[in-house]
Amino acid sequence: MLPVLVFTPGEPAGIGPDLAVMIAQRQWPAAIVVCADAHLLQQRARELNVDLAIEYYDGTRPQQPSPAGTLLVEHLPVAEPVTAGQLNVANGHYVVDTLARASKGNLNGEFDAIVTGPVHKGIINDAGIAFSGHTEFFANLANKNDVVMMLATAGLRVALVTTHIPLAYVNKAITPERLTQILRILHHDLCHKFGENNPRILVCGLNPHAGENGHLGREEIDVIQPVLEQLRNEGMDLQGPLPADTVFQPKYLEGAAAVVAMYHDQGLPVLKYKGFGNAVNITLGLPFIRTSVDHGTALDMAATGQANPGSCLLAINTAIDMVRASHNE
Ligand SMILES: NC(=O)c1ccc[n+]([C@@H]2O[C@H](COP(=O)([O-])OP(=O)(O)OC[C@H]3O[C@@H](n4cnc5c(N)ncnc54)[C@H](O)[C@@H]3O)[C@@H](O)[C@H]2O)c1
Ligand SMILES: N[C@H](C(=O)O)[C@H](O)COP(=O)(O)O
Repeated sequence: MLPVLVFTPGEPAGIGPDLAVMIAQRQWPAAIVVCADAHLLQQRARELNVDLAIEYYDGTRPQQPSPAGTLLVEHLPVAEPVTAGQLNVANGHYVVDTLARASKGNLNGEFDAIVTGPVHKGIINDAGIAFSGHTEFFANLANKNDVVMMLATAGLRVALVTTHIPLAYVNKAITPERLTQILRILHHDLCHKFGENNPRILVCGLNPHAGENGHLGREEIDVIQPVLEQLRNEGMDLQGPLPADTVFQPKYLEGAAAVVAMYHDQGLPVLKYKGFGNAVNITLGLPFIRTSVDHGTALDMAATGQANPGSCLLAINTAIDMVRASHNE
């Protein structure tokens, strides 16, 4: 089968449109529909001095891989003209519209997976739309309370218990129910989507030194340990709660399928230090396949020709692999 992916370039003033232009330079073993403003993409191609042909997407026809140099585009218009590097609140709704269109096409089976470029969370909120990230946005559209944000690079996967919330709310958000769900989804998908057999999962504590037996915080004793014990009894290979400052050593990571961090900046700095530009963000627990770049809008890089497409290419290749795996190819 030919995977049909939808790619959302995200923030129009950032490097997302550059990434779309770069995607078009290759021949892919998939049809890739770019959900964006076609004129913006042509404008960005001109700014990058790259030839780009646009073909308009027609969902009623069978899809084919586009030849190199051509982008298949589901055209959604920006509200106002785009200047690379300059955020414009008037285009906040456009970004969310592209995500909603792509998500709808995944939920109804039109597309096999969604690959997202970077959005600017701040400007979307400035436009009056409450938005904390793609992960939460897609979870909401799919009516899922708990999904898992997992970033992966060669030799390391990091999954998060909490995602885009203020640090002040993190401890309250780490409930037994949430932690149990995150670990169940992660364990299931490591087995069924990533080919791991009885995966070992390393679970960080929340507090310094995993709470130092309750002297530096009680979440490890009150929440994390009981959940791990219960899930171990169900057969999961879980280690922890482990001090987050020392768990990222080869001797612990060797043989481990993933590390679970309690919050965003406990785990992602390590992952991005190891693999920025060569990492992929995968949402687990959605009713469709979703991968994404590991970086943000990089406004300073837009239309300069300096944006590194590595993570975007990995996100597309990962989505293609996941689609094929889901069809047992
Ligand atoms: N996938 C996403 O949608 C996503 C991911 C992370 C951050 N963001 C958002 O992006 C916005 C900007 O965030 P930030 O400044 O913290 O992070 P950023 O990733 O946009 O930029 C951090 C630094 O890395 C550089 N950089 C990033 N991607 C690059 C690439 N592909 N090639 C070369 N250099 C690159 C930038 O130039 C900058 O110096 C924020 O609104 C943030 O929420 C979105
Ligand atoms: N937390 C992600 C990162 O640091 O790369 C990023 O903000 C994107 O998250 P979403 O895929 O939920 O937008």
